[in-house]
Amino acid sequence: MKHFKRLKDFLIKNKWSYILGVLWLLIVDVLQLLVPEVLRRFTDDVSSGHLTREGLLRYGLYIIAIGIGIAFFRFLWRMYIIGVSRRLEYELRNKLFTHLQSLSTNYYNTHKTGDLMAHATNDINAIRMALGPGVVMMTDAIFMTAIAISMMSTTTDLRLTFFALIPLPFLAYAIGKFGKKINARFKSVQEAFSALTDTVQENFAGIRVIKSFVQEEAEVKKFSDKNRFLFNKNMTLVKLFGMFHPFIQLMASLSFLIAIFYGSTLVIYGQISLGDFVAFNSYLSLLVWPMMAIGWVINMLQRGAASMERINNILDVEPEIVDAPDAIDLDNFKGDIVFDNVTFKYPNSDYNALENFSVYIPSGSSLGIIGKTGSGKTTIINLLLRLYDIEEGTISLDNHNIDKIKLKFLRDNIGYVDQDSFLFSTTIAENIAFGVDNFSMDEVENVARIAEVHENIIDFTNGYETFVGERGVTLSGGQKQRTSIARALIKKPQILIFDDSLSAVDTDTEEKILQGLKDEMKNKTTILIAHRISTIKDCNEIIVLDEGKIVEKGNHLQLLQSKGLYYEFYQKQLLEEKIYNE
Ligand SMILES: Nc1ncnc2c1ncn2[C@@H]1O[C@H](COP(=O)(O)OP(=O)(O)OP(=O)(O)O)[C@@H](O)[C@H]1O
Repeated sequence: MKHFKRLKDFLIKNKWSYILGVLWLLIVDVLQLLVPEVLRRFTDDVSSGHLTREGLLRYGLYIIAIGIGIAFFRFLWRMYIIGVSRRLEYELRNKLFTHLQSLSTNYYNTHKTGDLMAHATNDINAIRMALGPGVVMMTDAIFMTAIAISMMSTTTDLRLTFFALIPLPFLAYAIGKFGKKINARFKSVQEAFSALTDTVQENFAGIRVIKSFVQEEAEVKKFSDKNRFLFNKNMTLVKLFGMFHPFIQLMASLSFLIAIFYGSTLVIYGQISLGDFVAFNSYLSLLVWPMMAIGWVINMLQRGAASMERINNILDVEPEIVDAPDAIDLDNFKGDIVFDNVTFKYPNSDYNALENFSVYIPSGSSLGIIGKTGSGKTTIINLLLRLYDIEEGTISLDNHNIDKIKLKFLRDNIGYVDQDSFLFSTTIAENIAFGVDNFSMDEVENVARIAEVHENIIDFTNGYETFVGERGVTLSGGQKQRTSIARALIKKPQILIFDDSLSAVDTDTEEKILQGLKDEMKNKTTILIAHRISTIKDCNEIIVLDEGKIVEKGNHLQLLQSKGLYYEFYQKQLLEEKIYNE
């Protein structure tokens, strides 16, 4: 139960919902327990010939009144207890999502989306069940059992009660045992389900690759194998339930068998009345449910505790990258960037992605970065954005180490156009304005013009209100890149970073975008990463990376003259252009 400690505040805050809910529930129980008493008197009146027409009416009214009372208070307890458990689910899900948002990039490199989705759905559901229906069942089980047994033994017959109840503890024990098995099988069903979710999700994300490699059949087979695995796991659960229900009925009917045989003997010998006998059986049927509930509730609480433990394990993960206690916002931020002797290895990697990397990018200047794939270009940006922290060397902005600058300030001041140009399933306007709270359509259109995407957007029927992605228009690679450029520009950041962001546009459009950006880049620091010389040739400084190290440095002309790797890239591209134009 220690796992539920985290919910202490919630439980205290909502204690009245629980207390009142349990109170309504107890009222329902008491009303239910009145029914056997009514039956007892009614039967006795019938068997002794005392039942009059008014008596019959009275008993009928009692039953109706009890029924209405039960319905009313049952509604109330559901609203209170089930309501509070739904609130818990809501708050816990929000808490989990907020926490997951705060975790560092590296967490997502090592955890599967399918698993996280399973936590957000199945585990939270199990916790809700434990603290909603679980509480109801527990209260019911304890209260109903105590009252029903004491009523049976005091108002009817102690020995009859004793004998009739013999099978019930076995029933509770067996349900507990079954429950453990059910839990274990349920867990493997959930694991199989989360593996299936993962496959489906990846499959849809990569549908174009699958189609272009004609892998539909292979994917269907993979899916069908995982689906069969899930089916088999579900069938083991079905089998267990199949045995479970008849077993419970058998055990419960044993109690009735004893009650009928022994009870009727007592009636025949006049030790109890017929009414007592009817009331006794009615109490007994009220008892079967709490006995079952005891077994279930133990399982439900165990399952809830296991889920709570898993959620706690996530909530206990400290975000790796947080503000230092003395972190500050910078005044009059200019955007001077210095990398000083930075060596960096990704977690779980065994080679350096950057080695002794030093560069100075003065405010207002531009740096071009070129290098083979995997040479460490994006890594430089990951470190500047503090998506990963470094252990060797320093990175500073305006002479302040970035780990002493508030993360929000740091990232707010960097306009980053990522390599994938990821867009959300919302309108183009909202995608462009993603990083700003207040914006006007004029601003949106202005940055879209600079990014050379405005003309494309207004050609869509719904213009800037066009939905992108799953629910709308699929943008071309180049349109996506330009939309993400606009998204970075609207923030008006002091530092602009384009990570291979012009690769999907033709050289003419690239030229236009770079021309348009010139004004934007004035007084700002710009980093342009590219595979194409044309993108970076006008940069104030260009560095050539190879295996995490700077191998050449200079401006376009200097680099051509030194006839190194940069010159090689240049020659290759000239050749490619020649072949393309022929
Ligand atoms: N999250 C990660 N964990 C481990 N290794 C990584 C991770 N990200 C990148 N790497 C490795 O670090 C090296 C540098 O990667 P980086 O993404 O910086 O290259 P790049 O020059 O930007 O390549 P490209 O031009 O293909 O985008 C590569 O060898 C890559 O495999």
